[in-house]
Amino acid sequence: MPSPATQDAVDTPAIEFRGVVKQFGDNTVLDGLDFTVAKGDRVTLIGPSGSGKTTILRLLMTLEESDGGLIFVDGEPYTHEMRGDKRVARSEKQRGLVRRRVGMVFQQFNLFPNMTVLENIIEAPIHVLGWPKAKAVDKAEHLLELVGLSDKRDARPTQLSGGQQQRVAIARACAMEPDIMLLDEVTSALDPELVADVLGVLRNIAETTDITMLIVTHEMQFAREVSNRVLMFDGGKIIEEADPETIFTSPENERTQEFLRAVL
Ligand SMILES: Nc1ncnc2c1ncn2[C@@H]1O[C@H](COP(=O)(O)OP(=O)(O)OP(=O)(O)O)[C@@H](O)[C@H]1O
Repeated sequence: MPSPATQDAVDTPAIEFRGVVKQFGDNTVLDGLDFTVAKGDRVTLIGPSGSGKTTILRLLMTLEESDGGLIFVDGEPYTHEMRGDKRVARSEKQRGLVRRRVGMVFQQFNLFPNMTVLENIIEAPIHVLGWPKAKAVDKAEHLLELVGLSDKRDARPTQLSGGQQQRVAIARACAMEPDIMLLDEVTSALDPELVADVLGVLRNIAETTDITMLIVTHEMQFAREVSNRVLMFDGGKIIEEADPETIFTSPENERTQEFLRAVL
């Protein structure tokens, strides 16, 4: 039996949105959004274009600032906290400590073009986490093996295919040993024949680590293969959630049915 303290740690969600509001001018994209992602879950957000999926990931990377509500990571308030009944912004230092636990992989890889593959991976562990170079290189070599690119460690990103670059970007995100990995349309810029390799790497990470994944994708195959829970998002709200099998074979909500008819 876990002790009560351990049980608490297990039960604390990796991510919690509590009444989160996000507006762009007059456009209220999230209007009091509540949802949680349990530790170790691999959750895919699906839904129509413009429904606010990417905005959720950008809030979690502090690339956008919320206008209301609270976001928690591992139970800790992230960008804002309540002091009495006042919602106040947390300091850059406090945010930075939480952000460190969150890694992100983007559609456009975003590798440093003037660095080798290895240098791309060791940069943040050395400069952000303060690791000695030897430790960062060890970790990077292990990760390159995991993503099947050990022979490319001294190559430049421009010498790699899109799929290989994306696998380097995944290794780079993993090098920071994040608790949470955010994946935003990571296969969208890839030729179809390269998608399978990237999916394979992510499935492998999902199966062999307890990293929490929050995935935004238009590829339903991705949702099926990598995630264990799917949230259908529409108009800034979650309108249905289920395991992939259930949501893809027997969705209940009419909007989900309509959306899936259009994309499957
Ligand atoms: N920086 C911004 N400035 C103004 N409006 C924005 C900005 N970013 C997003 N929006 C708007 O917020 C809404 C939600 O966008 P978001 O990218 O989160 O949707 P999405 O569900 O990820 O869409 P897609 O599936 O097309 O990527 C859209 O109406 C979009 O136009």
